[in-house]
Amino acid sequence: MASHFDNENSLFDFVVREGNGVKGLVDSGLSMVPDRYIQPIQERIHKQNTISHKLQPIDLSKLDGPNHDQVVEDIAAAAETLGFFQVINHGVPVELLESLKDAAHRFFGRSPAEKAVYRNGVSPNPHVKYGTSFVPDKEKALEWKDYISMAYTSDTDALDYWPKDCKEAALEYLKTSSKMVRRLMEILMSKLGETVVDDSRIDALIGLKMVNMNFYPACPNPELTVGVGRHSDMGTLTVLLQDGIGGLYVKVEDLEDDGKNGEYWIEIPPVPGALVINVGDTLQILSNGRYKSAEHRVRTTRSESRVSIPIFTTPKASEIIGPLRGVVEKDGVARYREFVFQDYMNNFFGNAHQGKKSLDFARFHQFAA
Ligand SMILES: O=C(O)CCC(=O)C(=O)O
Ligand SMILES: [Fe+2]
Repeated sequence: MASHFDNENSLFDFVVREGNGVKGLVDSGLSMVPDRYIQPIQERIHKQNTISHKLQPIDLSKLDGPNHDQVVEDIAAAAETLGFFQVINHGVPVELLESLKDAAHRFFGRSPAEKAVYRNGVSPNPHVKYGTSFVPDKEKALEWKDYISMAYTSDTDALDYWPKDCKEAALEYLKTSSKMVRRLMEILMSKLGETVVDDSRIDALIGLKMVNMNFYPACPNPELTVGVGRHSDMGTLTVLLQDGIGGLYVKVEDLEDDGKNGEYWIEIPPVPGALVINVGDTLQILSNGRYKSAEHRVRTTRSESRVSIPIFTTPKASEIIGPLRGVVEKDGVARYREFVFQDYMNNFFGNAHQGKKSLDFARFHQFAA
């Protein structure tokens, strides 16, 4: 136990309010995680509930060849089942992936004072935010993670306000991945048989982009903690770069009731050069439940720090979101209501991670399952 913290409040102040983060806590010397980080048993990640599964990454360069139709099928099938897949030949240069991971290590290697200038409320730009865990004020057990979050507004703002350690790589990542995100959206929309989703609507559905860098310090008690607790992402599609450490798990919904302890999780293994794609709540809602927003979480490790770098694509805040009309007509029923996306965000960031509960905000009560 970190004996220099007299009580939970002084620990919370040190980690959260003063911006030292989990990294600062670990650097202060720690042989055992503080109580505030110990997860209840049902939230810990138990090896016996995990399956390693070699899911073949999807080669996006094949979209331009004779196997185009098969690749489209594979993308739609992955979005309809696990809600997670990996892609290679995605248009983001492999050397850039390496510089992104280096940039993340550089930023988090800075002193607490240098990072703390980006804390919520004091950051020179509201679109740049450094923090720890997810919503610390609402969480009984904190997540073992620090992050920097950079929402894109313009190139000028990015170059002026994003941290110098990572701004160039993060901006390049955002730009080189945008084409792929758009193409995946076009494919997924067209597989819904949707004729009313024109180009400008697709632009609006992926109109906001945010690059995050997550840092998970090595943890003395990985079995008691989580890096990120069970959650789904709120947006349309997430692009994720992970390093070679591993530890990202996705819940397999179909296997839930086989009697053996309830739930199963598949590890998404690190594949050099690949990016992970996952469906977010917005896409599940738009498709009236056909595409699955995947529940996922991240374990911690004892020996090495891990970084991951997601890009969250979401609708513009003013966009009205609900199941697409053509899909509802075909299904004969709307499983979700319409709402303004800003309200969905407020609800999402107003609560601790709780699996797929975020979707309840949009769900009609009769579809509670
Ligand atoms: O670190 C990871 O692999 C995933 C992180 C994640 O799920 C998130 O930031 O929403
Ligand atoms: Fe996530």
